[in-house]
Amino acid sequence: MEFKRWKNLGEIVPDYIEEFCNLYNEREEVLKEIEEFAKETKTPILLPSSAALLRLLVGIEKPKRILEIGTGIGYSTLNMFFASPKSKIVTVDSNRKRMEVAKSFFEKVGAPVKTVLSDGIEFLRELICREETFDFIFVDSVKSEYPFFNFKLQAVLSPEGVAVFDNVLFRGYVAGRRYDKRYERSINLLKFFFESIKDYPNSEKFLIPVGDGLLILKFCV
Ligand SMILES: C[S@@+](CC[C@H](N)C(=O)[O-])C[C@H]1O[C@@H](n2cnc3c(N)ncnc32)[C@H](O)[C@@H]1O
Repeated sequence: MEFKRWKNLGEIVPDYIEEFCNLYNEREEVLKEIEEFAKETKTPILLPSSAALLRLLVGIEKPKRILEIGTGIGYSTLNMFFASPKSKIVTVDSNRKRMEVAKSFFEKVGAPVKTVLSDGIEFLRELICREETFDFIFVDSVKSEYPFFNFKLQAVLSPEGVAVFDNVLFRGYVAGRRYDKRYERSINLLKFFFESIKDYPNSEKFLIPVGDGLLILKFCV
C-alpha cells in the first residue's frame, strides 16, 4: 500500500524511502487503517521507519511495563502492543478527541491498554508519588517539552530501563539545517535536552536518524 503523508512532518528520511519501507514492513490491518485515518485527517503518527524500529526494540526488550507519553490516535501504542502483547501498557495524552479515536482502535483489536487523559508532566508527578516504575518509556509529544519530561522520567524508569524519544532531530534543524525563526525556541530546548542527557551516568545513548529522529537511552546498573 502506498504511504503518502502530508508535507513537512519529517524530512530526514526522504518520502520515497519511507514509502518503500512501508511496502516491506509487515503490520496488522488495523495499523494500515490508522495510517489511512491519519492521512485523511492529517493527524500526526509515527513515520514508518520509526515505527519499525520502535516495534523491533519493544519486541526484543519485551518490557513488563510500558509508559507512553503522546498516545495520539494510538498508532505507536498498537505497534508496541503487537510487538509484546503481554506487556502492560499505560498511555497518556492531553487531547480528548485523539484519545477517543485511539480507544476505538484499541477496542477493535482487544488491546488492554490503560489510557490516561492528562497532561504528561502532571501524570508523571502522580506516578512519582505512587512510586510506579516502567521498564520502557516512549515519548512522542511536544518537542519543546522534552527537557521537562526528561527530568521527571528518570524517577519512573526502572534501573535497567529504556527510554525512547521521537522527533528529536526536528526535520534536521537541530543538526544545523537552516530554519525559520519561529522554530528557534523548540530547537533551543531540544539542544538543551541533548546537553542534559550527554553525561548521564550508567547509560548508553543512541541518536538514530530514522523518521524525524529517535533518541534511545538505555540504562544499566
Ligand atoms: C505526534 S502525536 C503522537 C502520535 C502517536 N505517538 C502515534 O504514533 O500515533 C503527539 C501527541 O502528544 C500529545 N501531547 C502533546 N503535549 C502533551 C502533554 N504535555 N501531555 C500529554 N500529551 C501531550 C498531543 O495531544 C498529541 O496527540
